Amino acid sequence: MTKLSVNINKIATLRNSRGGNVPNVLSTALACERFGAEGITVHPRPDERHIRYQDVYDLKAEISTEFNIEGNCQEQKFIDLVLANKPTQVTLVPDALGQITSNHGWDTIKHRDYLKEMVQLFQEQGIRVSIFVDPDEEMVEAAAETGTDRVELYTEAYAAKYGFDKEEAITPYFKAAKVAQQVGLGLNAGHDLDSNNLRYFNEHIPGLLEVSIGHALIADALYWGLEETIKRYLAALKA
Ligand SMILES: CC(=O)[C@@H](O)[C@H](O)COP(=O)(O)O
Ligand SMILES: NCC(=O)COP(=O)(O)O
Repeated sequence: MTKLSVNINKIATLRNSRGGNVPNVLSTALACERFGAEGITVHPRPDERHIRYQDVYDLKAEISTEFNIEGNCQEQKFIDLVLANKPTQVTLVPDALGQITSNHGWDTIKHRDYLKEMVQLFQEQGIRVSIFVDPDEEMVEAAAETGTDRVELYTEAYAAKYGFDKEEAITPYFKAAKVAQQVGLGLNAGHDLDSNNLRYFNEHIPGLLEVSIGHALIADALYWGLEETIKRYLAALKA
């Protein structure tokens, strides 16, 4: 069964736009859990434009589902934050400074030795590690050599193509998922998944363990409310 981890970055974006504490990031995370979310994801960035480092400590103290912290381990501040909070999972994402959002996965061939070191550092503290990768069979295969527990497939390309040709859109993801199974890696996915494209993705990707969804889910909640939105996303995953 695929788990739904709700990414609450966008709640923090809205809060930060006024400088106060509305909407409250922690209360929203707890509401997501009450409404059935099986995990909470945050992706703190060095400029703290949405999730702030303090949010991570506040969330860690209160949430009871799987906590997933995503970010760039090339930033020492990120490493320190993750080690101090010991989330269920850290997802390593190769973001450039000032990037609007994540736009590519790790090159696990070029950076294999570095990633191996990072994976070991987090695993030694009991933190599950996932590496963000493009849906590329070679990248998935090389990820296994780092010792990572999982990979997260970057689904932007799938989401962009889904409306035109869903079979073509899913093909590289299906192939990457098969390789993950062959090399014994757990499989996550995320980025631009939404209420239209999620069910098809889940039905066609073998071994999918977790999706992390933020932007579209929070936008849908404006119309449907958070409880109903989470219910619909869960239904797409459990069907
Ligand atoms: C790794 C990934 O795909 C997500 O974490 C996404 O990048 C969300 O980050 P932003 O909310 O900063 O766009
Ligand atoms: N790992 C992907 C994620 O956390 C959320 O991405 P998005 O749904 O905000 O595009």
